[in-house]
Amino acid sequence: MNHLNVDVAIIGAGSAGMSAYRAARAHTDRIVVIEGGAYGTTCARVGCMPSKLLIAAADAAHAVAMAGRFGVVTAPAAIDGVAVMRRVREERDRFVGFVVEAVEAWPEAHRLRGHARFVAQHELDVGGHTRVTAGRIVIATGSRPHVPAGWRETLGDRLVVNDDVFAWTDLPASVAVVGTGVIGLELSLALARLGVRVRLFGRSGRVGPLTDPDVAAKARAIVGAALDASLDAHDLMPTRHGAVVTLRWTENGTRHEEDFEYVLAATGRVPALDGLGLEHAGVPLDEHGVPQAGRHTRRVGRSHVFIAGDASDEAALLHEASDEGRIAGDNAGRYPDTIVRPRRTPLTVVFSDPQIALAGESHAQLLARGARFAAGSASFDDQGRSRVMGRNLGIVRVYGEADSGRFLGAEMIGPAAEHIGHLLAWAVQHGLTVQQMLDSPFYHPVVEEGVRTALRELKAALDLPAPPLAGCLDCAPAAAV
Ligand SMILES: Cc1cc2nc3c(=O)[nH]c(=O)nc-3n(C[C@H](O)[C@H](O)[C@H](O)COP(=O)(O)OP(=O)(O)OC[C@H]3O[C@@H](n4cnc5c(N)ncnc54)[C@H](O)[C@@H]3O)c2cc1C
Ligand SMILES: NC(=O)c1ccc[n+]([C@@H]2O[C@H](COP(=O)([O-])OP(=O)(O)OC[C@H]3O[C@@H](n4cnc5c(N)ncnc54)[C@H](O)[C@@H]3O)[C@@H](O)[C@H]2O)c1
Repeated sequence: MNHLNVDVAIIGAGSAGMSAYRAARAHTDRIVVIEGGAYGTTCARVGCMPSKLLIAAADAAHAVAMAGRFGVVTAPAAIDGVAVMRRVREERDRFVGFVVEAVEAWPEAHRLRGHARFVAQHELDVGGHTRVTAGRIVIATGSRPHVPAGWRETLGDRLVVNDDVFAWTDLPASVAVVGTGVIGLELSLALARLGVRVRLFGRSGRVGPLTDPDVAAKARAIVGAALDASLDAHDLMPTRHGAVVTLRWTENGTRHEEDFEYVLAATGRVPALDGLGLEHAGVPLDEHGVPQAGRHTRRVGRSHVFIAGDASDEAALLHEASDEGRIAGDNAGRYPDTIVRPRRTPLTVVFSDPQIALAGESHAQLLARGARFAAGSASFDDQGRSRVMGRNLGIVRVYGEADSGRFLGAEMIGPAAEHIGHLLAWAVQHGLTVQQMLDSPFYHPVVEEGVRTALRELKAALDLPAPPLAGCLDCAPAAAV
């Protein structure tokens, strides 16, 4: 058994762990990052990047399918599944290669391979071969897919999760995608556009992270029109006979049945804390067994343990994992004089088509905290530039604070949502009022003009005293143009 004594041990060399390492290293050279799996991060290997590569292929197929509406005559797109998956894997491997290179450039003494588990408050067993004694410990172990009980046993290799999809060497003929969260939406729409027979199953009628009833209703209609979807399926029961998986479910009081080649479980992700021996870490755990950290310090209680990224059961997003890693690593390095760091305004983007974006506070969050707010909305179905591009589908709803007119947040499904989401999140973070946003530049013709329509409706709904004309531009009576 080897023994190692360090100031900071980081468990997990994913996005959060890598950023924790860089921050902690500014304080100490007595540091180790422990990785039990492959280097390369979930984001690059089986998450953000390969999913966007698959979506890019689907977008190309869709552009061909839609070309006719512009008078551009093409033959029907022929999808070469082997070539599609080859590009996904090759480009993915390139991204992974850069990450692995970055980790392998760290001093060898800072890298340890093996599964880590707490054996005492300051002591970790790593793979049964090394004992690490650490002054501070950062947990950055990520998340793993949650699969409904019994499905693995029933379905065997016909049950797949996101990791498996990106290892495919060809596209399958048919897939049942279960779960209408972010992964379910992105992958089901992409696979359907690539010619795979897909049915998307949900159980609550919810679509992605949307909470605004108007936006969610529009999203349900869009998804329902884009592919076979059973968004309110009950008693979903998969069984396997040879190579065929049969799904049976109840919808609108009727029992249905359909055969597929695979079932893709996109039924959520849970913090990867199993087997970590947290009972020995001496830290408080919540009812799900997850250590609760201060959002702005990443420190668990008053302990020497910090947690960052998907492991912490907060927003499971890449930029949040990196930020949390930076805060956790810095505070582990400067411990016990930890500092409070700012966080960014929430922003979520779903790379469906049309895309979904949530910026600032969601509709549900505003209701939950009893905020006094008004809403404005605009449809993209007839919006000028969206129609020009043949992408006129969607809705945006924007929220502003009563009395102050401060912009609070937005939810949307529609064209260019990844960009509009950023614009709106930045407006929230910088504390802009709805009037200040309306007085900002809007080019013509752009999709953002749809957002302006929603902001004008919001301004009217807020019904604030009219600002003096000398102080604002987008003001009545001439603002309608
Ligand atoms: C299909 C998919 C698509 C996604 N798309 C996006 C997107 O478009 N945009 C976005 O912002 N986010 C996206 N995400 C989410 C994003 O990938 C994650 O939020 C992010 O990768 C989390 O990083 P992490 O460092 O917390 O975890 P990881 O990168 O998973 O790192 C955790 C590491 O810890 C290691 N580990 C675990 N337990 C132990 C142990 N006991 N001992 C030693 N090592 C251990 C693991 O092997 C792993 O390497 C997507 C996720 C998925 C699954
Ligand atoms: N674009 C992005 O940023 C992006 C993309 C993919 C993943 N992610 C991250 O990864 C996380 C995990 O994604 P996800 O889609 O797996 O989780 P999710 O929590 O977003 O969605 C899971 C869905 O599965 C449903 N579900 C669970 N069990 C079910 C069952 N037995 N039958 C039917 N439905 C069931 C849930 O009701 C939920 O709607 C996301 O929350 C997100 O933070 C982000």
